Amino acid sequence: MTAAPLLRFEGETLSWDGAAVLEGLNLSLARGERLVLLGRSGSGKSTLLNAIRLKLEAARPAPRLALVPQDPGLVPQLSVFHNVWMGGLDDHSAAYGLRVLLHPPARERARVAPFVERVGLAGLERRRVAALSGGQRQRTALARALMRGGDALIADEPVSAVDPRQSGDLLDALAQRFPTMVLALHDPERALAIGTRIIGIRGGHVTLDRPTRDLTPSELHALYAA
Ligand SMILES: Nc1ncnc2c1ncn2[C@@H]1O[C@H](COP(=O)(O)OP(=O)(O)OP(=O)(O)O)[C@@H](O)[C@H]1O
Repeated sequence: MTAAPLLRFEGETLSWDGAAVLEGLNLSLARGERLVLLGRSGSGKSTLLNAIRLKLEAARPAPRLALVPQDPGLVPQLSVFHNVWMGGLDDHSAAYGLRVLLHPPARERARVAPFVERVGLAGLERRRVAALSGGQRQRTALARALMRGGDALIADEPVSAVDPRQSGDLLDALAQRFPTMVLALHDPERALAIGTRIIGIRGGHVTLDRPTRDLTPSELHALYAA
């Protein structure tokens, strides 16, 4: 018997303000899949990620989710340590959160350290996010997701601001931490390396839904053809 999917869309239309972005959507997600969404800018990847997040949040029991939105929503006035620690904020009382904000105990610094190190930001824990480069900010958001952990990760272009050498390593770190992932990416080669299945979006429809093992880069590049 195969396990029930984590979510399923059956002939649904996703819209903003009454305007359809994706029509006739049929899609399911199983535990253990690494789904990568590909498509041109504006094709609807973020819209689909958002709909997937809403379905997972509505599931009972709801899986524990970690999110890396396109705009990562870091707190610029706070340190890398604090932003990463906040990945687990809802595991603690508000009083404890306030204590960590004011005087981080050594044990909390020690909990955060491996994740900061994994994304290559060791030594920058005390720096304010406002004083980081774009790529360093993105890596802070990834460390926050790694700190949170959970059943599934939803990430919107999570490595768009880091160099190609780092991006493969960071995606590997995410894959090691999260059993199930849904990622929007811009790079077909990266998608083939990290995904178990590719969803291609074009012209308001899912035009490709296949396991990565029988896909070639040129089939994926066709999603971007004018
Ligand atoms: N909050 C919103 N309100 C209204 N329309 C939206 C909103 N977000 C996205 N859209 C529209 O939905 C369509 C798909 O946008 P979406 O952000 O999902 O694309 P995308 O594939 O993620 O693009 P990109 O690669 O540039 O991030 C676009 O036409 C966009 O203008």
